[in-house]
Amino acid sequence: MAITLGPNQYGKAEVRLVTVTRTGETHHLKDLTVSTALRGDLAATHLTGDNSDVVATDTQKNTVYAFAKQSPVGEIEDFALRLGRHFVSSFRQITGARVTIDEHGWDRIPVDGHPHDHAFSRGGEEKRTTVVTIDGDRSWVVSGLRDLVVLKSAGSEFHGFPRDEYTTLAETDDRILATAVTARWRYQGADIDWRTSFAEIRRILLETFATKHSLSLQQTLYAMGAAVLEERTEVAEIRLSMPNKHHFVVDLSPFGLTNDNEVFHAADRPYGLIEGTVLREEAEDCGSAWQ
Ligand SMILES: O=c1[nH]c(=O)c2[nH]c(=O)[nH]c2[nH]1
Repeated sequence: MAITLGPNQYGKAEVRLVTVTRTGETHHLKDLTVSTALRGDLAATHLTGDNSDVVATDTQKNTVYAFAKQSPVGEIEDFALRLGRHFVSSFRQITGARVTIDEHGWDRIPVDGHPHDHAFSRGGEEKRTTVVTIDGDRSWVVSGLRDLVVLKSAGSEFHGFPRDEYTTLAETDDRILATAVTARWRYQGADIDWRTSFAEIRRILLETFATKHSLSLQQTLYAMGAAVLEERTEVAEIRLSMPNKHHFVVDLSPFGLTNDNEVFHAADRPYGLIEGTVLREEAEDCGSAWQ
């Protein structure tokens, strides 16, 4: 039986990078988790341990920190593109790179009604994300967000599903709908105002969740993705992953009490996991953007 080396990549995972930029007395924070992964002709190290083509993961980490000093980090997509292109253009054997960045938010602490110059509080669990893939002289940008937790206490129904001997779920025309949105969207074209695009897509996702009357989380997912594609021409495709954070109406009848959708048990597991892609029918080749 012949054995051979299959696809491989290697890099430094989860480099924690915080930068402080000063404008006078005012400090600006960037708090990122950066992962780099390089691809190319790396057979020698795998097959014989010859490391002459291995750009050490320690070097990759150092490059992240040095680049953060040499010019402003800016938008995570630009920083990831700079890093990825550097590795591919600097080393003959490196033909591709994948740079993944999560951005953690910080809010200024209000003091006497004014945002403080250099004191911050963590802006919740939500993260802005990007994955940049470089393959030779081609590049793809897949950006997104994670852990955007949302809930609506009206405007959600779930009924009409098939019943068999294992079905116990009651039909409902009034339930809580809650989820933690993970969204990733693939950009088409270049010259994108990453910051505005992110803010607009996030707004569209939230507004659609709020306003779309829901007959299933699946319907809500599709509506959210379709609304992004309708409004944002720079997006070719969007993938959504939305856990159904079930809120069960507590049976208060043992206590002689009624429960008119007022008291819920917020279950954490198991949860329904609703996932889907919404794309343009004429979507062009996306190369290795997702793999
Ligand atoms: O919006 C929903 N979609 C489902 O597929 C499902 N299944 C379930 O038990 N509850 C729900 N809710």
